Amino acid sequence: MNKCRLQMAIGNSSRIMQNLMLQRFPHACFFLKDIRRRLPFHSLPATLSQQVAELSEQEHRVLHRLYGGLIQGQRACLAEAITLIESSHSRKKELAQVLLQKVLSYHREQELLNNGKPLAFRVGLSGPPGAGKSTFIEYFGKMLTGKGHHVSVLAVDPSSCTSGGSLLGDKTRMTELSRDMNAYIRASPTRGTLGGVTRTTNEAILLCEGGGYDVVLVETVGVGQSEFAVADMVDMFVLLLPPAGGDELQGIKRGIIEMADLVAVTKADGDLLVPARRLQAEYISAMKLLRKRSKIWKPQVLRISAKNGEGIVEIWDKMTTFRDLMLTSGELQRRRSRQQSVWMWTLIQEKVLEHFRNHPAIHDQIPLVEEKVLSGLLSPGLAADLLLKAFSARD
Ligand SMILES: Nc1nc2c(ncn2[C@@H]2O[C@H](COP(=O)(O)OP(=O)(O)OP(=O)(O)O)[C@@H](O)[C@H]2O)c(=O)[nH]1
Repeated sequence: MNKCRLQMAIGNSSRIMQNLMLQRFPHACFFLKDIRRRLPFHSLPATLSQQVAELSEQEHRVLHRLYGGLIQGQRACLAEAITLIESSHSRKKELAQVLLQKVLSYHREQELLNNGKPLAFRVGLSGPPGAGKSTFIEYFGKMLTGKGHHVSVLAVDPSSCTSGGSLLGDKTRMTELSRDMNAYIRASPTRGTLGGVTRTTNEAILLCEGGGYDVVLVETVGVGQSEFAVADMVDMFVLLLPPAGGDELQGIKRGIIEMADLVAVTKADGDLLVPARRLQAEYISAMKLLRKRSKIWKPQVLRISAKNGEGIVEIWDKMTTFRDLMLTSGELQRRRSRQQSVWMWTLIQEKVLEHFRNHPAIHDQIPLVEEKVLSGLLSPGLAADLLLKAFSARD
């Protein structure tokens, strides 16, 4: 394709992107005008090579060392690379994107060598606090490394976004698995918005895969929006439910049960075996009534115990059956492609909103308008219109 045709193609695709954006966010025309003025769409592919060209000698060395170490499976380099993508420093963020792009190219090459099959299986695990997630992951992870797998565990902590506290990170978790040389455990950053955590977790998944981990477990506590975000990052989403029932399960949203490809009732041992069986039966009936997420997979409900090992081999068997079915039907690849698009729109949404909130034309107005909405003096619709008009009329 010659340069002129390539530019036309890029121009067309960027127009499609702009139309899509306008359909999703009608007010986005203000931002698009702004973005167009600053960065013509046809210049997008040039920005990465420009970023590479602008790197200092020392930055080139850092990238080279991290990339080399990462793909050779050095855990220290993986840890440093994840720290880089979590950085809020703007230069480091740019460096992280260059590294990620290199890892993505490496990925594509490896996937081609693997007959187009994904390098790793991404599994999301969610459940209420105390469901037995970390005990299960420790047991399950050890079983997988025993079978020769390389397992990484990324823990997404939703509480860190809202309260600054931590549901997952404070206590020592998975001590044995963290000593296993074929496992890598990492908590998500403890600052920032859910969108930010989504971004870094998605990027950390890619880095783990680049580092040779063929099973990536993404764990989250099912008490916020984070489980929905995690369900949109993984190939398979597993919900862990404790048999105690009652209050613990009150917080479980119907929406998240619909996202589950597999439900595992935990602690199915000793005195808890009977309630575990009861909960399993309840969920088997309940799940028949839910909307199906996949054309070829019927969500299943299992019982597991990380104390006596019941159901742990079976759950892995179910997971691999799911993966193979999804792969041969092409559903897994379609799920991943859709997730890429969701991920991109989540980031755009967050960036556009940040740009809007911080713009000097309206930054000081926001608290005043918000106060009027809270006291009932202004309707939310009118308030939004006023702020958007002030934004569009800037300079
Ligand atoms: N009997 C029994 N107890 C278990 C089992 N798995 C976990 N537990 C117990 O349940 C409690 C909570 O387990 P965790 O693994 O910390 O649960 P979690 O979901 O990771 O909890 P958070 O970290 O608070 O989100 C602990 O006291 C465990 O010992 C199990 O298979 N059987």
